[in-house]
Amino acid sequence: MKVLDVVLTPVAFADPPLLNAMGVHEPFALRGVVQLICEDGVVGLGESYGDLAFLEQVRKVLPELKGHDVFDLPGLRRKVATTLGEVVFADAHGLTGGFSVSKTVASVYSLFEVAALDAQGHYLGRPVVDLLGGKARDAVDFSAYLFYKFGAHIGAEADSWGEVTTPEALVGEARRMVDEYGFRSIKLKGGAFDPDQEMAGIRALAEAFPDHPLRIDPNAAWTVETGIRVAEELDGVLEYLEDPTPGIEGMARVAEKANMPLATNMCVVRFADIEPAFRQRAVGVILSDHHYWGGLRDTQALSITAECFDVGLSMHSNSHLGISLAAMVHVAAATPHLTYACDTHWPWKTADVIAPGALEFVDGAVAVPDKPGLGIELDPDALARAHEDYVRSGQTKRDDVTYMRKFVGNFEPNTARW
Ligand SMILES: O=C([O-])[C@@H](O)[C@@H](O)[C@H](O)[C@@H](O)C(=O)[O-]
Ligand SMILES: [Mg+2]
Repeated sequence: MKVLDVVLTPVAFADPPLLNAMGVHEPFALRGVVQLICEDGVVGLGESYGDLAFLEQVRKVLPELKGHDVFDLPGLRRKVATTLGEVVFADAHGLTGGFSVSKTVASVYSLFEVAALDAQGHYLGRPVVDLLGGKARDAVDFSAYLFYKFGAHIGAEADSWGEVTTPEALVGEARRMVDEYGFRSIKLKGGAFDPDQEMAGIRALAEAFPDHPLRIDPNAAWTVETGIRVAEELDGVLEYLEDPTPGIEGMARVAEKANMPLATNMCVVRFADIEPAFRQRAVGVILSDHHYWGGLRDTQALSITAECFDVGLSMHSNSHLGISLAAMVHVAAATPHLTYACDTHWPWKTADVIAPGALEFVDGAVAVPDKPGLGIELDPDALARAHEDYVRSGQTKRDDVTYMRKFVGNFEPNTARW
């Protein structure tokens, strides 16, 4: 089944002022939506980053795809690699680790791979999960993804979540998310405040939600010594400790003293990182992310590799829409070793580009759609509105640092600050 045309639409959707080690989320999160228009009226959908520098790489590949058979995935990857050459895409926040040629190819390929798998599924009348080997589970568990946050964007009214900087407010945020979605585990995005303040937040969550496994992720905002101290003080409280400190060597030093597993989506972000990280026993859990690990099938390859070394698998999330959630659900369902509840930013957004109803949270889990392909439908009006928002936003990249400086003039990113 040949590709006749490819449509790439940059979109934006409202995002609250969520805090992290790099600063604060801007009023809009950006994404790129791709439609592979194929023979027989089949359309395959993909979604990934919306930063202009990423979209420029994606655009280079578009003309190469016309006439490509959507069942030829190795050929698709070759086309992406050949077209991009030695280009390295680097985002402005670095929250998903370092940049490389291989990660750039993997990221651009992933966008098209998901769309091709969606198209394959439509053609065959089978859900993507079946193309990935079939369901290892019927529904995929997600965790409540808590953030400290400001009450309002600059010049805007307070959002419905309000300001969250204290343990009490954090518990309130968690309560709302757990009540609305039924999440059965909780992750706190840290790295925004002093670690003692964030540990107080975790302790308050542990008291309020004694049956929910807890994780904290400061995105490498701590030194090795602080990582070790937090691991000791939160021993018995955390399910895993995510990216306490930068780099494989630093993580290995924390891991040596920590009783809980260390998890990462920053120091192991491509296959070449696996050997040094595993050799140094730096991580016990990898957060997969098909957007930069080379798509859904490479996520499964990552899973098997991790399983061989007794390393667990979880899933990372940035701000995303329904096409990405569908892809995450299909691949997680088809990956037996992915046993940790996945991350998702889903509760933080209020709009989407897909028709509602296909992806529902019940008890914190999303049932795998059983319709063909990803099992979702693009809403053309919603896509047009999201594109208008993209144009209106004036944003061309995610830049949490610069936006934070509008709140705190002399702000510097918190990498290994504490
Ligand atoms: O959206 C955020 O602020 C997160 O910090 C995100 O960018 C990270 O990549 C991610 O959630 C993580 O787990 O590191
Ligand atoms: Mg993380």
